[in-house]
Amino acid sequence: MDGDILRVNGLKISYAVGDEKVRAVDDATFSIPGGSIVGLVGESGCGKTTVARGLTRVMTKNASIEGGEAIFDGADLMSMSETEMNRLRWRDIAFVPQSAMNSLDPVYRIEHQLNEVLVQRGGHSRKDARRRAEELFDMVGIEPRRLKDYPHQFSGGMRQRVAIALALALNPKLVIADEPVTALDVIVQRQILDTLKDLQEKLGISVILVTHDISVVAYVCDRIVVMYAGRVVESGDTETVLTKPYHPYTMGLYNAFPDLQSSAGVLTPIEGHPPDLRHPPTGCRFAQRCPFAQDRCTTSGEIALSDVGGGHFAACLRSDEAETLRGDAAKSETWAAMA
Ligand SMILES: Nc1ncnc2c1ncn2[C@@H]1O[C@H](COP(=O)(O)OP(=O)(O)OP(=O)(O)O)[C@@H](O)[C@H]1O
Repeated sequence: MDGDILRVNGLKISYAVGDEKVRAVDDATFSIPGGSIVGLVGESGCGKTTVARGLTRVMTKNASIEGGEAIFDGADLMSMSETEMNRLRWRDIAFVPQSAMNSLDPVYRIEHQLNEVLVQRGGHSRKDARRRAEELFDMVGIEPRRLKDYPHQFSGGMRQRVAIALALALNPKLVIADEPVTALDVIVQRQILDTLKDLQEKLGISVILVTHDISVVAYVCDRIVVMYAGRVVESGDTETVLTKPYHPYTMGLYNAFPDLQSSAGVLTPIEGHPPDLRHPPTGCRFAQRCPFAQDRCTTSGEIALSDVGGGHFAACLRSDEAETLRGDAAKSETWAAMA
């Protein structure tokens, strides 16, 4: 689509474990429109962090990119040299790793940690760095005088704000934030998400927000990319996908999380566990846990994403029956029968 800042096509990333391979990301395809906030969501272990780290190429030694491309601003991040990639990090693409708020160095004042990015990475003079650090603190809602504080003097929510300030330091076009609000209570979660959304709009940047919590996506994201067992199973405009999901996994995931804005209704878990990614099943990987699975779901080979209308994609053979399936998916007995 025109106006996309990032297009990921058929991305495959695996980890070598002994003489086996964990196929953590297998043929992931999605795009990030410029100036939008996109939620990458799915249960623990479905490959979200692997995608996030793969896109910034900050990966563990046993990880390898086995295929696909990620076109950012016209260039493929997956085939770029390390030098080119290094030039892009922080300046064009900033990554906020999982539990970034706990990884601030306890022995240095926050100011020092911001300076490191601004001076060493961004080439700012000390004086400019000081001014920029104050500006960044102001942007994320922390009083600039607190630049002199140490990480332990900040609450979890404040440390997360510092992590966002760090990510924004060099004016990136894309910020990838891995579970930025996970360890925080719901009120603080909302405040951080409001700040993130506000900054994203004000600065006109794009954000990929990685989360296991679909209510976080519902609260703040323009678009949603749902992953299951290493594959993207559904993507599209958040409101459309959440009100009219086409993939039973999305239907189930939505039932399983409380709303961030209202008190919880009845929550229905998806029974069972995702498959072992060393030996993923053929066909639809969700079939084992899907109340609507048919024989063809496991015998028809990999199920590709297809356009169900208006930039909404789903990988389900029963897409044409989605309305009926949605009705059944809303009943908790449908899922309880899978227990
Ligand atoms: N360094 C590694 N070596 C081997 N396997 C790994 C490694 N890192 C992740 N995995 C495996 O890859 C798969 C995807 O993991 P990943 O962390 O990307 O998922 P996730 O959706 O981000 O989950 P979480 O939210 O728990 O981090 C899982 O099966 C996980 O066990």
